[in-house]
Amino acid sequence: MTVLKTKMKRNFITKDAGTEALLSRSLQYLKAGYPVHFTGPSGVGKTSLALALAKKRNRPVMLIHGNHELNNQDLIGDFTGYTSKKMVDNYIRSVYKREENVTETWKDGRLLEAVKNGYTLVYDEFTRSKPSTNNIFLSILEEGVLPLYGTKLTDPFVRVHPEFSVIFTSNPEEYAGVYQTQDALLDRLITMFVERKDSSSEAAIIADKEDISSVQARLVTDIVSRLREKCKGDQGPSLRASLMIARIASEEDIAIDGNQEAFQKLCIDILGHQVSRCLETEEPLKEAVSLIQEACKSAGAPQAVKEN
Ligand SMILES: Nc1ncnc2c1ncn2[C@@H]1O[C@H](COP(=O)(O)OP(=O)(O)OP(=O)(O)O)[C@@H](O)[C@H]1O
Repeated sequence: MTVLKTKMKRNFITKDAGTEALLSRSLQYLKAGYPVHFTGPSGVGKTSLALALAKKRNRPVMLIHGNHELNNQDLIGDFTGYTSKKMVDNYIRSVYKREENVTETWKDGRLLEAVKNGYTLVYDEFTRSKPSTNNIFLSILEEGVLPLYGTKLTDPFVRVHPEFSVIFTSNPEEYAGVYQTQDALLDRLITMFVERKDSSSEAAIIADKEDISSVQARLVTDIVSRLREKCKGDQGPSLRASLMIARIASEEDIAIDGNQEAFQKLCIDILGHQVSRCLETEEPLKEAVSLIQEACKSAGAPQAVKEN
């Protein structure tokens, strides 16, 4: 179970006005009692944004990851076994009394725990769970109750704590492994699109998180943005790839210099497969390698990068 009750280590950086504004609007919606839903392509920072927003509420945070095997037992809870209590009374030698009590042990599911205690629930990638599993959120969001169906508990439902709130994240529906969401659920959420940041905002995040300068960070994000432009739609390498390049280069002492072979090789290893997947040519991998080399060379050495 993932309950993030203590201070979250993950550093969320809001250096661009767009992210700052999105965060503050989302907080207003949560305060007004509406669940917020962040959607957008992979690696744009939806989960990070959801966790940063959850942290602002100053309530314990419960994190659930959507997956097709998630079910009502995980969410509501289940009987996990038996507890037995045995009492043997042999105080008087001739009298032997034995009493045994067996009770079933119940363990609250993650959703029930969050609902009862007024946690902030971050339901990451919720469209990876089956729509039938997510139906339970309809009663929570509409009637303010969590129905305890399918359990042997005597209460039919649990009332939702007034401090309880939910933040959902999802990838768009064309992504592999996601289910279509029922309109009834989407209708109850405030859905906001999280867009890719521009090269300079991504560079600010990287320079903050990794041990490299802002000029070096900008060189990395410029290469990645240039390659992203070759991909259609929202495909292509994300901020995650730029962070990988920055971290490995810094830890392995690889000079962040587009003219250096070692750096080009690092970029090819990290970006090659992703770039090749979004190219519609006869030999996508070969084409991806030459595009990466070209992007590295035109970025050149860090001092050649101009800050905006
Ligand atoms: N504003 C930010 N500040 C700091 N780090 C960030 C920020 N935005 C994104 N990141 C970093 O970028 C990476 C991708 O972010 P995240 O996992 O939140 O993206 P996502 O959109 O949820 O991706 P996916 O859809 O693949 O799950 C992570 O390493 C995260 O720490």
